[in-house]
Amino acid sequence: MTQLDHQVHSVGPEVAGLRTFKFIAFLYGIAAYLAFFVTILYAIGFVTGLVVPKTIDKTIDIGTQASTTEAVIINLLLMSLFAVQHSVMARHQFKAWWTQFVPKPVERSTYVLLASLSLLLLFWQWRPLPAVIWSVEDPDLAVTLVTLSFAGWVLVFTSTYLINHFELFGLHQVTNHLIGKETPPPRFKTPLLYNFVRHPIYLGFIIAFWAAPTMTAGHLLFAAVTTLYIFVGIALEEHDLVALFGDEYRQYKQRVSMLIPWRRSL
Ligand SMILES: C[S@@+](CC[C@H](N)C(=O)[O-])C[C@H]1O[C@@H](n2cnc3c(N)ncnc32)[C@H](O)[C@@H]1O
Repeated sequence: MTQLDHQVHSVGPEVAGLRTFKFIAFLYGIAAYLAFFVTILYAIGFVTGLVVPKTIDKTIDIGTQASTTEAVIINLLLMSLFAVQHSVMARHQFKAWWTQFVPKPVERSTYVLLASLSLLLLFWQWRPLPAVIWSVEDPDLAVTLVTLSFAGWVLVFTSTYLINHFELFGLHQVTNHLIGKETPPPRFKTPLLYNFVRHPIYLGFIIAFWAAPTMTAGHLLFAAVTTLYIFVGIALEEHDLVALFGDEYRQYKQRVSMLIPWRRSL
């Protein structure tokens, strides 16, 4: 018997099954990551009103025009669904409960996939409210605002890479699982931008949502509710970060402002 034959024979059905599971988990992680990527690209088009067919201000379904009340209620429900899914499933207690049913290596990917699906539902079912709140006539100022909005998206992306892009979106976990490497516990980090504000990703979203040359009622509703939600999200996240990193995070909170650089309180 050659060495190779020996290796093949020594791989029992359990080991082979585990390998298959690891590989399927890896493919699932990649699929969830791709779903996130498509969703975030669509989100840029949806908010800026560029390239994509359905945007915050433009519906492709001209036949069904919702009344203002109907539109506000539906939009609030869509945003609430995302907020509840995104916040509840990120909590430590929820993770401890649902990893009884969802294998731990794919927990983050499943979270990312469900967050992407609830966002895609929002984009699909969003009801525009076209009343104009402000419209910038000066072309230079309008271009500046669009550029600022894109700068917000760049800030979001850059910050995810600073904190750990692939861990945040589950790829790190499924890759480690595939190669049999233990995923290390979360580490407290303050890379670059995190020395100016504690939440550069959320700051990027706020800039991207508010910097609009034409602000409609629908866009304003979206920007106002998501900003409010970001503040709730920060309170929940920081509660967990203090529980996780203790004094290290408490001192960080005293040293670095939440969202506005060089300001103590916010
Ligand atoms: C979507 S990210 C947002 C990070 C940050 N709030 C921001 O806006 O840039 C959320 C994850 O980042 C983690 N996180 C936030 N700040 C961190 C820090 N300074 N060091 C390590 N992890 C952090 C949280 O525990 C959470 O899992």
